[in-house]
Amino acid sequence: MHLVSTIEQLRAIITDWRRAGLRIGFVPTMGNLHDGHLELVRRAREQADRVVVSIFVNPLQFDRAADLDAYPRTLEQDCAHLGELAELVFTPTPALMYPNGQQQQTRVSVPGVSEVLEGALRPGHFDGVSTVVCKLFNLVQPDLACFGEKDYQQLALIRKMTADLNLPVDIVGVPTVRAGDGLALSSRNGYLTGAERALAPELAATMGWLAERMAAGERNLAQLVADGRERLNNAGFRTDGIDIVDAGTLTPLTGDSRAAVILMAAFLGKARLIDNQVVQLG
Ligand SMILES: Nc1ncnc2c1ncn2[C@@H]1O[C@H](COP(=O)(O)OP(=O)(O)OP(=O)(O)O)[C@@H](O)[C@H]1O
Ligand SMILES: CC(C)(CO)[C@@H](O)C(=O)[O-]
Ligand code: BAL
Repeated sequence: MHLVSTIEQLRAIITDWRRAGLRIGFVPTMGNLHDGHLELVRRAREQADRVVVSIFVNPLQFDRAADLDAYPRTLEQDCAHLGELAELVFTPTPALMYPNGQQQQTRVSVPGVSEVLEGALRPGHFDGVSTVVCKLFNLVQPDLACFGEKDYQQLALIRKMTADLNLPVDIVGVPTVRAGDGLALSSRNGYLTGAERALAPELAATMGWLAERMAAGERNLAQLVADGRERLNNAGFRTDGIDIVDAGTLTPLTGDSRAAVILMAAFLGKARLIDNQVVQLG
């Protein structure tokens, strides 16, 4: 496995692979890899000859400085986890990605999807994501790139950016990988104390309860959201957002909506957990 931290080295290897006609799969991450990330890498492996994983804790997408400082950085362990699953791991520094500083960086901003829901709760977050992913696509020049459905709005953002900018990259969405008790795997789960970890599956359970009620015909969304908040807050969470919107457009449900997505975000201790579930509307 190549462990690469300069643009020159990366370009040299990518150029060789492209000349040889190899298909390149790409998995962008912020590191602290778990089985969810490995599932994305396996999916890329199935569809590509060479797999590149980037590990970069992108300062441009953090809306809270404390969150950026605390974010786990575990490169050695990450490389051990990846083993032979990836041919190249790219680990740029902020100075390499933003040589003129963050303020001077040209941004990619995706209208609409970046501003609503999670985007409204985390100002600037999605502009930071689209900017770094666009730069990484230009550096890695992948044929396909895998993203987790756990970050539902992020996946929608990347799909729109790729389409709007005519980027020649197939975007592959990968279903959320969960622990046995239902908790979606996430690097931020590492912030949970033992007691909080025991409580954490309640997020997915509450979401499942709302989804069942919708599947049974309940359409009073304000009531569903209020009930979800009450259940989570009573369990010891601090609910940040529960939204039920059109699964395709992420805008309010209409008579034409064929599927809804329930988007959940809640603090548990120091961790901000997110999850989502799609519900087909009969
Ligand atoms: N449980 C999961 N199942 C499937 N994909 C996942 C899962 N967790 C993360 N991913 C995907 O891995 C990619 C990298 O995500 P990231 O490095 O932010 O991991 P994370 O565990 O989601 O961390 P965080 O706690 O910061 O949200 C993203 O495309 C994300 O959607
Ligand atoms: C896609 C991503 C790697 C961009 O920094 C990040 O938002 C993430 O880990 O989901
Ligand atoms: N997994 C999404 C990246 C973030 O929360 O910053």
